[in-house]
Order: sequence, then C-alpha cells, then structure tokens
Amino acid sequence: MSTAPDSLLRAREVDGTFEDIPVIDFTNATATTEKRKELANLIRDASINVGFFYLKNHGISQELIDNAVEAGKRFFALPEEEKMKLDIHKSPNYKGYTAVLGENTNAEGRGDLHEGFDIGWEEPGAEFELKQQDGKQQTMAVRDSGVMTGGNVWPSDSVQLNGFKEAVLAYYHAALNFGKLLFPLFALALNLPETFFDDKTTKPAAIMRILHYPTQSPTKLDPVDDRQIGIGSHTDYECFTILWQDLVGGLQVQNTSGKWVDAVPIDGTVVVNLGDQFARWTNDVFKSTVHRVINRSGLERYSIPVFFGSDYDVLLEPIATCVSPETPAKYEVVTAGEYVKSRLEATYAHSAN
Ligand SMILES: O=C(O)CCC(=O)C(=O)O
Ligand SMILES: [Fe+2]
Repeated sequence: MSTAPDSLLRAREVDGTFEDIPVIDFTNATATTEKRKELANLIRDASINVGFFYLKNHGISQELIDNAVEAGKRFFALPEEEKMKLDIHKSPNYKGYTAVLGENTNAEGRGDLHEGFDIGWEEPGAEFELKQQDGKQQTMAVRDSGVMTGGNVWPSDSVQLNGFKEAVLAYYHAALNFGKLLFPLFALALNLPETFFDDKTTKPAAIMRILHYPTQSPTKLDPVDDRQIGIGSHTDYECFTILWQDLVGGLQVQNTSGKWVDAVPIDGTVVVNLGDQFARWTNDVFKSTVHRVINRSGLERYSIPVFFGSDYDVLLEPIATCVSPETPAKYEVVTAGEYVKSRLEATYAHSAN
C-alpha cells in the first residue's frame, strides 16, 4: 500500500496484517533531496504498515560487525562469576551483564533465555570519574542524562579480552553514525522538515546490547512454551532499533491478526524496527510492533541491537501532523528518560534481589 503525504492520520487505520517485512535499499540516504524523499516514502510505508524493515547497503563495515561479535563471544565464554562482577543490577542505569533468565521482557513470562552485555553513550577515550548514585558506586562518563545518567562498566584488563572495549565501542559509534542518517528520513516520512529531530537528539541516548541466545530444546515438535523463550514478546522503548542478527534466525514479528511473521536473517542487512517513543510522538501512526525471539535452531544465536532514543530530557509530545480533533493524543506526555527507565525497571524487577 502507498500512502499519500497528506494522509498520515488515516494511516492509523491500516489493518497491519502484513505477511512480509520489506527490504529497503539505503544507498540513497545521502543522495539528492529528491532521492532521499523517495527513500523516506518507502520508510513511511514500512513504518505505518509493519513497524519493521530490513536495510541493505547500510554502510556499516563488516569488519566492525565481526570484531564486535567476536568480542561478545569472548566475553560470554568467561566464567559466570567473572561476568557477574558486571551484574546489571549493580548499575543504577542498567549497564553491564545480564545473566540467562536475568531479564523478563514480557511481564507474563518466566525469564528470557538469553544473556547480554549493555552499554550506553561513551566517547572513545573519555574522562571518567567515580560517583555515587542511588547508593551504588559507578564509573561515570561526565555527562548529565537526567534519570538515565551513568557510565558504562567494562571487564577488567586482567580477564584478557583482547581489545573487547575497543571493538564494542567501534561498532557502537559506527551504528550511531548510521542511525543519525535515519532521523532526517523519518522526519521526511512524517512530512516534517528534515531537521525536526536535530534538537531532540543532541546527546545520543543510544543503548547497545550484545545478546547471546543459547539454543532452546532442540526438538521442533514440542509446542512452544511462550513463557520461556529467547526474548519474550515486547515492543522496544526508544525511537527505533538497528538490529544486526547472525544467520541463525529466531526473530519473529507479530502482525495485528496475531500471526508471528519470521524476520528471516538476510545476509548483509540490518533490521530496523520502530519503538514506543516514535509511537508516542506519532500518536501510533508509526507502529511499535511486538516481536520476540525463539531459538530452536540447535545453534547458538548472537545479535546486536542498538536502541536510538531521543535525548532523555525531551518530552514525548505528539507531533502536530499526527493529531486532530477526531484523533486526539493517545498517550500521557512523559520525558524519554522517565519512559525508558520505567520500562527497564519493569523488565529487571523479577530478578532484582
Ligand atoms: O535478538 C534479537 O533479534 C532481538 C532483540 C530484541 O528484540 C531486543 O533486545 O529488544
Ligand atoms: Fe526488541
């Protein structure tokens, strides 16, 4: 379906029973305005109808991806007690290590079958200082991000991870630069000036996770126990997510009739999906689509999502093109930081001691 630029509000009514996730070529992201508008039209259709799309020709170097994945594999291979030194529950702002079952992304679930390592914004080589926050001691980058303020935690040199931090930060910054190209395209897709998100994304509120999904029961004959899977069904909390996934498969996206559509891995692409901040800003014109992971492949699965939020102090107010007297604002207005933190608290609540 193609959506004329003046019909954003009518787009809320699309039925959302997609069967496929579109593949979009990103080559023209920095081309002429006309070409960028064509690209933005494709992004608009995908954002309205599916909330997910693949991007090919994204420009992130394969070497940076490989290095980050290998770094993740080395980290996850450490003994559990070593990884638990970076336990995410010790961090006031959810950075560090999440053990298998440490997260419960779907409140009705029994814990997620993945382990993860989370970082947030960090300038390569930044100065750090030790601070107290929420009674927990943290190494913090000196930057105020309101309720989400706080720095990253890293494995100590003694565990010999061969450039772990460098590889992880190198991918993080490449993904960040790539994500910055997407905000103007989303603005065009909403019939807004390309610069609309510039003053709302001055301090990249981007969280990156390296995820490792051990394999679930190898038999494909069992009915799937929806309550304990790789990652329980959920929506993402930020504006959009750039997800690199390996070729193992297991990511599924739910359409409005309840059907789970496989986001089959396509080599050389990243998956982009929209999150709740965009749904709130656009009054649900853009879809924050429910998704989950079930890894029944018999193989270990790795993925790297990078979640792009607006600055944490920005209010998630509906955009003028997405409200009208007939379609009033749906969501309570909160700051991005308050929203993300409340969702993270809920996700980790079951495993907090
Ligand atoms: O691993 C994946 O493919 C998806 C991860 C995900 O949905 C998330 O971390 O929010
Ligand atoms: Fe997600």
